[in-house]
Amino acid sequence: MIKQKQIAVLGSTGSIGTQTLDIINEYPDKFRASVLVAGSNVELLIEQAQKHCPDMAVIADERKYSALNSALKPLGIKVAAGANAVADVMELETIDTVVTASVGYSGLLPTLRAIQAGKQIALANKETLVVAGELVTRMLKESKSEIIPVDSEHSAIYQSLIGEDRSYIRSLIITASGGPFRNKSAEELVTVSVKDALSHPNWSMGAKITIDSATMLNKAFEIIEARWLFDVNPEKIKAVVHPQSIVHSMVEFVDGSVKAQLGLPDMHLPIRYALGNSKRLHTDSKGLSIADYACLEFFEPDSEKFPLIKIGHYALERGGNTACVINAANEVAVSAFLHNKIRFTQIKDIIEHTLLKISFVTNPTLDDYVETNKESRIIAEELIQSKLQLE
Ligand SMILES: NC(=O)C1=CN([C@@H]2O[C@H](COP(=O)(O)OP(=O)(O)OC[C@H]3O[C@@H](n4cnc5c(N)ncnc54)[C@H](OP(=O)(O)O)[C@@H]3O)[C@@H](O)[C@H]2O)C=CC1
Ligand SMILES: CC(=O)[C@@H](O)[C@H](O)COP(=O)(O)O
Ligand SMILES: [Mn+2]
Repeated sequence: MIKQKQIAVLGSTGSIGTQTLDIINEYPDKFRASVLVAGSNVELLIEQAQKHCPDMAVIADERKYSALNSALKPLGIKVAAGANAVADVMELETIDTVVTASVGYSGLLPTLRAIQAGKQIALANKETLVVAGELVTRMLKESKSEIIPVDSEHSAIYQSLIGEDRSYIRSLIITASGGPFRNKSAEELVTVSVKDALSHPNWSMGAKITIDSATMLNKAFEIIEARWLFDVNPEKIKAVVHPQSIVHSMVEFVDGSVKAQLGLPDMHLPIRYALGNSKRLHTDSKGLSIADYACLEFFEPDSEKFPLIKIGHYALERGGNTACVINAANEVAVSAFLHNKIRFTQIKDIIEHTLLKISFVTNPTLDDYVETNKESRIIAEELIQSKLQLE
């Protein structure tokens, strides 16, 4: 009998987490959810654990421990809570693969622990590579761990590179939908609402990444992610706006040939591919009917209107703790925007202000990243409190 792959879902209650559980359900003979980890949604975590019967369920929010424990202990499911428990569980011997589906900086420490423990990583949490790509790459070389990308663009590039010699890459072309504000003017962007910013034209995703798509910082993050995943010179990584989100990204080779991966904008596809160890798993789900897409458009991004798209190359060029600062300031700014404390266009101002205030660290250690993240958040929060400077 073929052994089921034992999967830990870090962030099981979110958009990627729930879609990962759909895939686990789709192939019960191949996969099993052995660990479920949530941030604070204890009700959904309990429901998921009752359905999947994992070995362990962990919640980051310690206040939810007793609710989790009283629901799952009678079922024989082990329970833990707190940030340390989230990181510790990554080392559980029974886990084969960790799907990193938690949002933001919270993904970094558990992912590093999973790498140290030699687990296979299906990486959705791009912030891990944005914050500490250099460190992650170094740790991967010293471990038997490997990363398979889940982010749709990186999955497309990964698939396009199968069987190819990477020294023949001329460029990586990352597609961007352009977000909900592609056709708005710079003036209109100043007054857009949270509801508008959360209305992504093609993808249904968690709130934070949806706002990153609207500012197009998501593409800057994906450029950084691609640099570390594929070890490609940043000058060879480009973004192109493709409003239909059907071509998920492309690789151009030195002979002028371009390979791409296409599909419906549905994250089940890259999750299925990553969990299947790059083998094609049969599905009955609806596929792409290409004739429905008579028009596939591609445009140069408008970096005047969406200046944050340029910050990925800037961060890679400057190096050190730069991208860690950008990520931390952005997380604070996005949260403030979602709570109607700042305007959409002030997300960029907060990132720039924080970058100016934080000391540059050339070769950051893990402790430096932890400290940079903490300090950057304080600076960004202070700026938001002193509203005057933002007006
Ligand atoms: N959604 C998508 O289609 C895509 C997402 N990604 C990336 O995948 C990641 C997840 O995105 P998405 O699913 O949209 O986000 P969601 O906001 O939908 O979900 C986030 C998940 O993280 C959990 N979480 C929050 N804080 C912690 C913590 N401290 N420790 C452990 N878990 C925590 C949440 O738990 P709870 O809800 O219980 O608080 C939730 O399960 C992001 O990095 C994003 O950039 C990449 C490509 C596409
Ligand atoms: C689904 C996915 O991978 C997201 O990162 C998506 O790409 C976001 O859409 P944008 O292209 O608008 O950033
Ligand atoms: Mn993406």
